[in-house]
Amino acid sequence: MVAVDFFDQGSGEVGVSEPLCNMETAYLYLVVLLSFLFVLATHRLISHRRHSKGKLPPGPLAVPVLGHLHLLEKPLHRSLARLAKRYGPVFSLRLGSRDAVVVSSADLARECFTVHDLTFASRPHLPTMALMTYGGTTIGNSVYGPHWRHIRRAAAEHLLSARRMGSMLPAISAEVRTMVRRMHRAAATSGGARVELKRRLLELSISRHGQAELTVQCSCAALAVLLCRTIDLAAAGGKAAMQRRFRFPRRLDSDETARPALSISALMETVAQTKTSRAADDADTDMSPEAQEFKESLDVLIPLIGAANTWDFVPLLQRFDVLGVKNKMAAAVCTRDAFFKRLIDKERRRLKDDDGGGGESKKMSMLSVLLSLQESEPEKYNDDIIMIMCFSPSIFSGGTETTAGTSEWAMALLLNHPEAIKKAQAEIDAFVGTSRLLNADDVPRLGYLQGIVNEALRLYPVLPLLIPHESTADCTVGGYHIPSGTILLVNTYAIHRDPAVWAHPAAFKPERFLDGSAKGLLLMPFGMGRRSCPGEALALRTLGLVLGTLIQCFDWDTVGASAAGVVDMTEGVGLSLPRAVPLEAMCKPRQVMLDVIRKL
Ligand code: HEM
Repeated sequence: MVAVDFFDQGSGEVGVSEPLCNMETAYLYLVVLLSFLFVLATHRLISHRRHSKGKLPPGPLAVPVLGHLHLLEKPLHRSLARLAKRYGPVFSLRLGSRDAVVVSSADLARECFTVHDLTFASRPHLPTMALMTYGGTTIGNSVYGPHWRHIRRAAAEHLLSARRMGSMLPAISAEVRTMVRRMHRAAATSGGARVELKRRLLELSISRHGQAELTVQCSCAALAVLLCRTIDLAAAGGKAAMQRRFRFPRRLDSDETARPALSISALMETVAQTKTSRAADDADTDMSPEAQEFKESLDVLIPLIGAANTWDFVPLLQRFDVLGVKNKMAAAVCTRDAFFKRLIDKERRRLKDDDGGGGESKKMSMLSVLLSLQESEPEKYNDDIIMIMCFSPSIFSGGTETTAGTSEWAMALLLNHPEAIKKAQAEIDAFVGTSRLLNADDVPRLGYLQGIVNEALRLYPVLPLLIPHESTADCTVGGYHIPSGTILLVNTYAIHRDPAVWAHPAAFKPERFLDGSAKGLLLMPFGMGRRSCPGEALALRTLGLVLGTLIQCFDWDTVGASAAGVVDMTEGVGLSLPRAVPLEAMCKPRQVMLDVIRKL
């Protein structure tokens, strides 16, 4: 028998006889090796079984547990485009425990959203999303079925209809005028103002659509981490990125006083009219108690998001709540929902008190539209549905981040192409003149301006991978078998820059949409098929109005390090295609527009 002195009493150090130590180490290695081979063999066997149903799209070799998560890099759409070059326009990935397929060609995207539109009409169920989005019941996250059809139809009819859009446009124009007025005021003292475009635009779009950053956080956070490459990235980098991404903008132009709560305050007005009186110009400066409470709930929720959704792809982690994030998130969601419920009750009381007298204000509030529907169809529009629709994380996500993001990219492109600004100004001067401000009805007549918008959406589609779809039946794409339950990612970024389809794909050429060279080519920044963006018409009108007004009223120039005339176009991290560095620019009111601007 070998004597093993595990604890040397004299020295107090652990001691193990050498031959045994070597044997144990060898044994340990053997066990690890055998376990690894066993997992690999099982994994292969499962893959092979799937193969037997049909030929799966090609893809890289997966490792157990992580699948291909370790291969994905930031920004994800670029990383997937690189993989597409290697494995083709349709390839498979294993994202932790989930199978995914990535489509990167116009033809195959068309095939997915025409022939197989119904098959891919669902969304993957992700635990984090479920927690944040009322069990995954909001429009953008809901699985395909009667519930999604109901809320999508209701939103299209009552919140995003042409009639409703008509009543939103004056409000949007008013916000644009306010923005121009402030920028002019800032520029007046020094002959030009340095502005951070995204902050301006985000304020604008949030106040316009009356929805919160909450929208963006939930949809995109889960997606981002869904596709984040490692657990580490999600827990640390992902979290930091999320915090950067979804924090309300606090950086201020030098000329302004702090208004961090401006957008929330304005959103509250659109959703529920929480302020009893608005003094026209200064209405944004003071927050209602409701807006304040909402802001506080966001402040708690936002930092938790990035850390939480690693569970989505590694089910083992769902069993543990190592840092207590899940519990904290559940508590924050509870607080948020209790607040929403109180808000609905308050609005209901306000409407009752207002009955007969406040017709106009009734029409303005989104909550009131839904509460009046509840009166006629209480079953269809119960409080839960109202909450889902009004505060849906996705219904107006486009309305905030996407519209502001697209405008920011468009302005960056324009700053790098001053000749395009001149052309657009000439077009606006010719069609609109210099005696009034451009309005939403002018936009359809301004071809070059629309070319700018389209080109910005082509080069920088703010949801470059759309929102993930999921197949609900087996189907065949590009000749490959796609099993039911597969996540579908469509890389619009790669599709819009495919050199086999687009001439000079990386070049900014608004003219291509005027000279017919883009005719028939697939441009799908809003997706395609039944899950495509219901806010497309509103977004296009808004983008035209916002960019058109900025171009009409101001001359633009680059600032600081980019004064040589080149704006850095590096993409940041996040699934809604942020810029790496927020765009700053110098604006100077155009002489020919001064009279109009002064009267705003
Ligand atoms: C530049 C602006 C916008 C862009 C680029 C954009 C893009 C998109 C994209 C790519 C999708 C996913 C489509 C898919 O998965 O196939 C989407 C979904 C959605 N968008 Fe937008 N969007 C914008 C503005 C808006 C606006 C203004 C609204 C509402 C006011 C809106 C509301 C929605 C909703 C509710 C969904 C989910 C649809 C569903 O799952 O049924 N979006 N958007």
